[in-house]
Amino acid sequence: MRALHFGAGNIGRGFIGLVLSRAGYEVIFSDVNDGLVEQLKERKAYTVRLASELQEAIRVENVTAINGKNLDDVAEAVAQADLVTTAVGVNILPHIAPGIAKGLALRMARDAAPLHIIACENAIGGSTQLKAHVYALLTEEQRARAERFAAFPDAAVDRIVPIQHHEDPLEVQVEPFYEWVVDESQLLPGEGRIAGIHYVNGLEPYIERKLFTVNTGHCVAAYFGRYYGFATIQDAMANGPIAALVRHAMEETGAVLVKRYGFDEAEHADYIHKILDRFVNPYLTDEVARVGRSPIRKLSAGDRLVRPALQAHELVLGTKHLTLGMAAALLFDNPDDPEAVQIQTDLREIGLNRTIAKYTSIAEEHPIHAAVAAQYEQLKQAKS
Ligand SMILES: NC(=O)c1ccc[n+]([C@@H]2O[C@H](COP(=O)([O-])OP(=O)(O)OC[C@H]3O[C@@H](n4cnc5c(N)ncnc54)[C@H](O)[C@@H]3O)[C@@H](O)[C@H]2O)c1
Ligand SMILES: O=P(O)(O)OC[C@@H](O)[C@@H](O)[C@H](O)[C@H](O)CO
Repeated sequence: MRALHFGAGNIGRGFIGLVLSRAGYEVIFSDVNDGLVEQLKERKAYTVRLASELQEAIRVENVTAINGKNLDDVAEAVAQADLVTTAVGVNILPHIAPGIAKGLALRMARDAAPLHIIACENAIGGSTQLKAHVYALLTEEQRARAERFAAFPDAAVDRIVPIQHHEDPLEVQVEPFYEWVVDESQLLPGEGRIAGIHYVNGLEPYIERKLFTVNTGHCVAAYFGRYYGFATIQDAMANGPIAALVRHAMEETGAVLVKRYGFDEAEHADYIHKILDRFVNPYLTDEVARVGRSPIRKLSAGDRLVRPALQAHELVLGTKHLTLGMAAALLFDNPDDPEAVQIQTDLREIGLNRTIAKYTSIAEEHPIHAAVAAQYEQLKQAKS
């Protein structure tokens, strides 16, 4: 069995590649990083190390790579794969769509077996988004046929994998915890199950629970960590006031999740506690620059701050710490992050109110907009 995985980065090697290899797949990574591709092709194996007391090393074998810049190679790999997965970043999905579209066209011409394509990105409906990018490149006739040839089940993936700094460029350190959930209602009839994946009927509660707890709390830690001058999540979380802000933000999203999905309150509180423990894992060093990366994406309407805040507002629940998270995101002035630079430019050129509206899609008249603006001014003033 052969799996083609787009993105040989942290989550690609540290999670998806590992799970698929253990499930018996030969894993072919497609990446645009030439050095990474060459190393994987040459060595055909790498090490995953668990960030825990024992630092257990897991050898991942039977892997190789292709260069994602070569469209024909990517299309042929799609045509020959038994499974396709991605972990490239949701904004990169449009860039891998041409290879997948061309590969699907080849499969259909060859009357090959049906294919499942699973996007493992931090986004609601990641595979559905990828499907739209791919279908936009197919003819009407191909689209109609593709419905029987390919399925794009949505997924939620959870494992903290920081930016790596090892002598061996393929080694990847990961936290021990992992969860990969796939919507089985979107599988084609007769599709088998993969060991290591948890299948559920309807993904929305799972992806929202993950994104609006792990990732909401994480980005609040990153944005306030940066604001108070900490370089890592571990150092930021050791600061009592930041840890409290993070916990309160997760409690705000928790109240929404409990109300919307009927989760058990005590079980959800336990879920939050476990995540807070994961953030302070002393064996990991996770940079706030990584966790806060792409603030435009993180401030967008469907993402980890705005969506739960608007839902909380509608349900007349608390939003103070979510709006504080948005205000701190606007202050995330990392010169190495193009999205952070763009926000700072807009703040100077179009002003605070229009910048908030532009990135959050929240109208200037909305109370959430006013709260973010007021908290931004307070945070900015407190810093000067
Ligand atoms: N790191 C984590 O803790 C974590 C956990 C869960 C989910 N995720 C999600 O997984 C995705 C990847 O995150 P990451 O941390 O592994 O990032 P990463 O930057 O380590 O890896 C992304 C990889 O994609 C490659 N890439 C970029 N453009 C490509 C293209 N056109 N074709 C093929 N490969 C391409 C990059 O070269 C890189 O190797 C993101 O959506 C992220 O939100 C990350
Ligand atoms: O990958 P992002 O940029 O969406 O979010 C940064 C982190 O919060 C994220 O990568 C987490 O480490 C991960 O989602 C844990 O499962």
